[in-house]
Order: sequence, then structure tokens, then C-alpha cells
Amino acid sequence: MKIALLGYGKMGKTIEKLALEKGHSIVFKSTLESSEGNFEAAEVAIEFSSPEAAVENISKALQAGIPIVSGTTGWLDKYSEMVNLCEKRNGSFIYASNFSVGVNLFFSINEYAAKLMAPWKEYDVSVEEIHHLEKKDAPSGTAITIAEGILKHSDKKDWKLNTSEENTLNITAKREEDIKGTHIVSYNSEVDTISFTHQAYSREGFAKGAILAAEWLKDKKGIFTMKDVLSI
Ligand SMILES: NC(=O)C1=CN([C@@H]2O[C@H](COP(=O)(O)OP(=O)(O)OC[C@H]3O[C@@H](n4cnc5c(N)ncnc54)[C@H](O)[C@@H]3O)[C@@H](O)[C@H]2O)C=CC1
Ligand SMILES: O=C(O)C1=N[C@H](C(=O)O)C[C@H](O)C1
Repeated sequence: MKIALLGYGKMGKTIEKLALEKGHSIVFKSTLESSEGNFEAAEVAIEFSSPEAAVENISKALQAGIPIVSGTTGWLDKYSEMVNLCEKRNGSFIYASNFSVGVNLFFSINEYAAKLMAPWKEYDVSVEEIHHLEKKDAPSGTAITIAEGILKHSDKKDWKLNTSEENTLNITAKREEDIKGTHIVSYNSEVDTISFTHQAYSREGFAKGAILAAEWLKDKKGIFTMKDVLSI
């Protein structure tokens, strides 16, 4: 599979390494400063860039008729614009706040737990995420997806960073050196805590999932999620 990498930072480089090991080729790569290769030769584009650059990168792929896998977080206020563009161009598009298989299983466990815990009003739920110091957005895209999963089954109306409002789901975001991505959901009562954690040890899980999504998307048309890719 011929891949264009839009964004060639920590994730782009990890994807390149794993994609080459799987026998794929990288025909184009771009950063904020420069680009090299032949974009039009790509069979699929994978974009991990920045919140400011995602919309331009996704649009560029859709305009060129190249299926696009996007993992960049922090731009989702424009998601419906990209869906409309994909429909207009009869294109192929997957966005996921987190491409790792483990986190996508965690999303399902989270929704199951939220449903189970809904009648037990003595427990108050909260979400914590911890990431490396370079991360630009907070809360993480993954924490937002987790929060949305909880809100489907909760009396809480919305989520916010660092809130103590009773009807709002609190998300705490911490930044610490070299943390690849940790997400913790806690249900706290006066007598105990139930919590579950996903901890990424490296970026390889995210990268493997993004390559899997690209392989799956390459010959399809439409707008998909990782649930479609993993059939969960
Ligand atoms: N969905 C997922 O599974 C994951 C998502 N992410 C997200 O992916 C994004 C990138 O993460 P990292 O690689 O760690 O960041 P990074 O800062 O290491 O790399 C970002 C790259 O994007 C490039 N870039 C910026 N503007 C660009 C433009 N206009 N065109 C092309 N390239 C451009 C930068 O030059 C840099 O090469 C972040 O939003 C992060 O939250 C990160 C890990 C997993
Ligand atoms: O910026 C990161 O590094 C990560 N970003 C994603 C997010 O915002 O959820 C996924 C992962 O946690 C790593």
C-alpha cells in the first residue's frame, strides 16, 4: 500500500517504521515546514499533525480522491464540515481520537460500566488523563470520547475540565514528562472507589491501529470509525 504521511512528528515517524516493516511504502510526507514525494501517487493518506493543520490536511486528501485516516485531536468543532466534504467528493474518511485496539476495547468497557453504574447514585464518576509535556490540546481527544460514552448513560449533562459542578462530568488533564497516554475512569463513593485504567507504554499501539484502519479503508467509500474497522 502506498501511503502519504501528513504530519511527520512522533506519530508520523512511528507509523513510517511499522508500515515499512509490514511491506508498505511511504510515497509522500509533510511537516509544517516542508514536504517530499508525490502526494498523488498515494493510495491512502494518514494524518497526525496539529489541531490547526488537520482540516487543511483532510481536505487536501478528500479533494485529491485519496482515502484519509486522521488521528489528530483538538479540531473536532469542524468534524461535520469534513463529513460534508467527504460526502460531496464520494470519498473515504476515518477519524478516531485513539487508534489503539486497547483503547477501543476500553471505550466499550467504559460504556458498559457507565450503564451498569447508572442506578447507583452514591457513586460520582470522573475522568483523568495524563500525557507528555508537548501535547497541545486538553483534555485529550480520548478523554472526550470516554466522557461522551459516560454521558450517554448519566444524569450529567456535559463534561468540563476541572469542574466541581454536580451535574457536569469532571475531566482532569495532567502533563508529565514522556507519558505516552494514560486514561483513568473513577467511580467514587463515600466508602470506596471503582476505577479502571488504560496506559499506553509506547506509540506503537496507536500507529498499528492507524495502519490497520488505512488497510481497511483503502478500497471503501464512506465515513467510518474504529468500531467499523474492529467490528466492536
Ligand atoms: N488518534 C490517535 O490514536 C492519536 C492521536 N494523536 C494526535 O496526533 C497529533 C500529532 O501527534 P504527534 O505526532 O505526537 O505530534 P508531533 O508534534 O510530534 O508531530 C506533529 C507533526 O505535524 C506536523 N505539522 C504541523 N502542521 C502541519 C501541516 N500544516 N501540514 C503537515 N504537517 C504539519 C509537524 O511539523 C509535525 O511533524 C496530535 O493531535 C495528537 O493528539 C497522537 C497519538 C495517537
Ligand atoms: O497527543 C498524544 O500523544 C495523544 N493524543 C491522543 C488524544 O488526544 O487522545 C491519543 C493518545 O492519548 C496520545
